[in-house]
Amino acid sequence: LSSDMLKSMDCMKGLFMICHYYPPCPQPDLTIGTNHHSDNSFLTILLQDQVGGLQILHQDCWVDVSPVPGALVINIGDFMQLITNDKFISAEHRVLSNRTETRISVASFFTTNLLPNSTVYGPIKELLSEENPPIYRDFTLEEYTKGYVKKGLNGTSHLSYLKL
Ligand SMILES: O=C(O)CCC(=O)C(=O)O
Ligand SMILES: [Fe+2]
Repeated sequence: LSSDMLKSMDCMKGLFMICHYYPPCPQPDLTIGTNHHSDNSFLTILLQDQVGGLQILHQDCWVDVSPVPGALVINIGDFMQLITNDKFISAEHRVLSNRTETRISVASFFTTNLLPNSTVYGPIKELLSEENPPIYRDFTLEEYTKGYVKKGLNGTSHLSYLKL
């Protein structure tokens, strides 16, 4: 691929941030901080405080992403998975509630044009071959964004709707 391929596709053109405030919960086992999901961004950069609670799904097990002072967490998002035809897989994650401590995190989502429009995306053609046929069909940004919002954070991937 040419070195400016992702830039020319506007993959990092849009940025939005979500600041999370998780109050303590006396019965953390009865609830969840953020439900199981993968981000619909291209790439997410996450700053978390020292409380912990972020977990990533690895080989069907939830694994703690323990806070490292000064470190940022980089998550691959669904959009990267789609355009690379599963060469890079988006990270499934969730956040547990904490019994006694307040947790704060800041997630920066790098994405395409923020306004859902009619631009068509799909697996990058140069990555496809007979051995590596497309897994996903082409889609518009509007379709992509609407599909994600409609599904909600319920642990299922909206990528399955775009599978061929
Ligand atoms: O609070 C966190 O550490 C993660 C939040 C998150 O997954 C998200 O905003 O997509
Ligand atoms: Fe997330």
